[in-house]
Amino acid sequence: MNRNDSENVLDSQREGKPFGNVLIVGLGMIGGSFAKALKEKGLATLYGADRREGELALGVSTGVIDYPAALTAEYIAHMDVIVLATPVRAMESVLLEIQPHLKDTTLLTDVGSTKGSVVSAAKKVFGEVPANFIPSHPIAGAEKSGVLAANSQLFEKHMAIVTPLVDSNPALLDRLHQLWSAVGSDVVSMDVEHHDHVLASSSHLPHLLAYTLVDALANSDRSQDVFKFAAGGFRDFTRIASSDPVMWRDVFLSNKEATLATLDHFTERLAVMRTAIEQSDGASMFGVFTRAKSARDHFLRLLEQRTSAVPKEVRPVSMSVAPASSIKGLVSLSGDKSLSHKAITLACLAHGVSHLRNVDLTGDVRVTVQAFRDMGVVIEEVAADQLRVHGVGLKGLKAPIAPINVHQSSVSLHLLLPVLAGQDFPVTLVGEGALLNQPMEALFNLVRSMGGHVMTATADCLPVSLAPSTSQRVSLVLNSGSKRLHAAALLAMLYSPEGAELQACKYGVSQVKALFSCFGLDVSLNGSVVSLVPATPQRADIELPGDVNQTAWLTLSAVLSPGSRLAIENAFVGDMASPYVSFLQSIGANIRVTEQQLAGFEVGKLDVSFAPLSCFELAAADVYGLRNELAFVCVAAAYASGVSVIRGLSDLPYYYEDRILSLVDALTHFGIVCEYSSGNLSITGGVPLGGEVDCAGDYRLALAMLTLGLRSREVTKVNDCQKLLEEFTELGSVAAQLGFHCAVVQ
Ligand SMILES: NC(=O)C1=CN([C@@H]2O[C@H](COP(=O)(O)OP(=O)(O)OC[C@H]3O[C@@H](n4cnc5c(N)ncnc54)[C@H](O)[C@@H]3O)[C@@H](O)[C@H]2O)C=CC1
Ligand SMILES: O=C(O)C(=O)Cc1ccc(O)cc1
Repeated sequence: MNRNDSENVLDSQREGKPFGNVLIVGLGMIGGSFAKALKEKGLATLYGADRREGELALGVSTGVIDYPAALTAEYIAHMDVIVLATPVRAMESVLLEIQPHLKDTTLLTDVGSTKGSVVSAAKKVFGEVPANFIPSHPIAGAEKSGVLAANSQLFEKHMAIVTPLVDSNPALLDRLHQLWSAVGSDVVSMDVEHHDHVLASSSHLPHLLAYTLVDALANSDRSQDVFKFAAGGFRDFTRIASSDPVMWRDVFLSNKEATLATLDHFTERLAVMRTAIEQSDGASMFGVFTRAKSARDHFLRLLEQRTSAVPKEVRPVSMSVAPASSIKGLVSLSGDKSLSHKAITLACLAHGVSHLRNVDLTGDVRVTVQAFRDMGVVIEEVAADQLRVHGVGLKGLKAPIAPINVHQSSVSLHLLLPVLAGQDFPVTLVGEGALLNQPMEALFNLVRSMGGHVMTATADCLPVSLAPSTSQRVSLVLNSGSKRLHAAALLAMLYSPEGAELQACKYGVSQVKALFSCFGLDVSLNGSVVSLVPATPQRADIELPGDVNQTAWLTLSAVLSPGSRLAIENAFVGDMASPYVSFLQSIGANIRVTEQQLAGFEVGKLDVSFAPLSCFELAAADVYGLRNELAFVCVAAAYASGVSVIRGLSDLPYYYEDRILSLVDALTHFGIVCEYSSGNLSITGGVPLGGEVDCAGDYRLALAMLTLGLRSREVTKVNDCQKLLEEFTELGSVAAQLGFHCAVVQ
């Protein structure tokens, strides 16, 4: 074949291939994997060049490339893309060979582990980095080498870093993004210097440590036995010491400054650990190990989110309740969820080690725990419901290594945001699912009132970045709003050095007031004015009272079910809970409260039995105090004799009113006569029919609907109960223990 013939052949090969002719120089593990991925997808005609001819022959016979090639004009001038995939120090000589034949329309890139050295090599060869040479680096690999280790899936769901230069050709840069995306990578852009520093820490240092550890141990007196008895940890830690020595020698010769900087930092930390061992300083070791564990767990979760192929499937769950249950027995409920969040928050900000018992550690509470761990707080789980929290003081949190993810937990967000606004570091909070679309105007305004800088991409929605605030006197008016917003306001007040003032409704703060006093913080209420002397919380030893929602549900269920004899041992009977119990008593419920003190909280034993209920009128002034239990109040009305009226619902924040309107739909569906107009609701008591209803994922609504089915004519099925089971993990066992016919159905 003469020269012209071969050129025509090469030009015709690119037809129908989106990336045309692609040449890989250095057909080893990475180059081979890239070629194989493009070839399998039919995206390019693949050529390979390697100084080892055997690799090229293997490349053709194993179908990794289409044709062997050489670095001559005949090939180079007909390539659309050239990828350098040799060890980094070989790239300069390859560039020298390519340079005379390279067309400026050819995209030239590389996959080297260091970028500064490759850019320097290009400058040396070309005088300046040509616009068509754009370096890149896949963050995917293995301890193997050679074309036989090629794996077409290697780059799937891994990152590829591109490091464009100011003069890089924009069209070719776009092409480079397309190339890496085509082999399954998530492409990110970075400058060369930053790349080399980040990779020095995340990749180069670990390889250095693995090689050095194996070498040191292999040359020790007891090396035979060291390797013989090596456990899984040794294997995990040293896997990468099986990597290619030429490649890694080149990396350390090419990224000297950045690897030395990270090595020095690490050596200092290692010396600190040595001192801790020498001085038997268990606390220091424990601190390092706990922080490292939580940082790694956090990092693995991020990785898992990025690499999980499909979003986790949420299977719809329904629950059913059969009429004619009677509820008998004694229960001690697991700790109140909202108090658990708040107690953990205060314990993290306290001086000293707090012990928290009967903590609810399910669902959203774990989000709050993880966030504090990510900011350096040591939180030990001493039992399934007990924590030992090593408080760091009000301003002692450490900057997290990644944004704090509050997942779908609005409570975690409310508690964390004012605390983070009071720290000296900038931080970003991200969330997931429905939380991303919820405007957080009231909460963000609260942080602004602390002098915090709130930055969001979408008005008052997550994600949010906070810059350190200039603390100022907090002065707030919260005459309505959720419990979580009131708790957030009290936390904000802790960061107000000259004292703070909050105007709030007493029901918003009474439960937190009790908790704050456990940590030595004095919250005083004078009419609607709440004041708090800012101080660092003191360590506390607390047993949390039972969950308020579960208590409300079980209490009403026992009241409505003939034959019931229920005792709830650890019910919270502070100001917050008593309006509900008093209300039920006022309409005829048989509830006896025996008060007691439980490590800082007013708790009580509730003895509840069946009693017929009479209709009632609830004035607008009383509705706010019962806002969290209103769904249960409506169910009580559905079973009471006569017409009950609840006034002033439209004065409540919209989400309370929405919840009640959803319940009204269910009541109507069950044949209960309801009328709603101008914020006033009337409900005529009767016998609900039963049937199928949907709680729209609201777990309080789910509990109210299950209660509604207790004496209905037919079985009641409540759909969309996943959140309920997440929040109330013991629901099934509590129901079974009390003889309740309440179960999960598919
Ligand atoms: N191994 C890994 O996990 C990763 C490696 N990288 C980078 O990818 C590049 C390649 O690494 P691997 O594929 O792992 O190595 P490898 O050893 O499997 O392949 C390198 C190939 O380059 C060839 N070669 C060496 N000098 C040459 C020259 N002057 N001309 C032509 N061919 C030459 C070798 O014969 C060999 O086939 C390196 O720059 C490395 O830093 C990037 C990400 C991950
Ligand atoms: O095998 C492993 O775990 C790696 O770390 C692979 C690796 C090696 C070098 C790189 O530049 C990028 C990735």
